[in-house]
Amino acid sequence: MNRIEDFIRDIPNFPKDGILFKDIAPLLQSPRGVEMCLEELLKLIGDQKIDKVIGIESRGFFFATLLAQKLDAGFIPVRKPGKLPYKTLSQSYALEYGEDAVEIHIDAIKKDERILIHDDVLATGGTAQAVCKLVEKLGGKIVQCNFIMQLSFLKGKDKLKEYNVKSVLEY
Ligand SMILES: O=P(O)(O)OC[C@H]1O[C@H](OP(=O)(O)OP(=O)(O)O)[C@H](O)[C@@H]1O
Ligand SMILES: Nc1ncnc2[nH]cnc12
Repeated sequence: MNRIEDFIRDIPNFPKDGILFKDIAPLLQSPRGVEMCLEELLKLIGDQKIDKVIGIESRGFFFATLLAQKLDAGFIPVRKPGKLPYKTLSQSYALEYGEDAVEIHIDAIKKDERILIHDDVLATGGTAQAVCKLVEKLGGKIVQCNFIMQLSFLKGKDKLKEYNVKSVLEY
């Protein structure tokens, strides 16, 4: 188990028939796997200055908090509807397997702050696109959208054409 991809488990037909689910649970169980993945994510950012890192609920939270700490940046959770306690902005979107919405606290970002958006998987890109809209409505500048993996056949990058999109792995 020397490569990050060795720690990603394929689960067929989850959460719906026909979906091949990319499970990061084995990666999270391995301190070495987490260390390798964090190093690779940091390489994608290089020396760009980041003020805040957004983690997308729920599997985006794990590495987004680690990235924020390493980058000396704040962490911002973007959550599913009804979970954040303060005033929120909301944006709905279509998923590979359904429909959902994301929310952010209205005071999470100050104008022109440099934002890194992180999630585990870029699939159709609907989630990340909705998060980009929230960030821009609050006046943030999106420096990069980064992911552990992108599922290229779902063409998520096409929805994020105007942004700097990077991932550690591509399927
Ligand atoms: O690119 P998209 O097609 O929008 O899909 C990607 C999103 O789907 C998954 O989250 P999910 O909604 O399954 O939530 P979870 O992280 O809470 O399991 C994944 O973690 C991304 O957030
Ligand atoms: N196939 C997939 N595996 C893991 N997370 C996902 N999010 C959307 N599609 C996914």
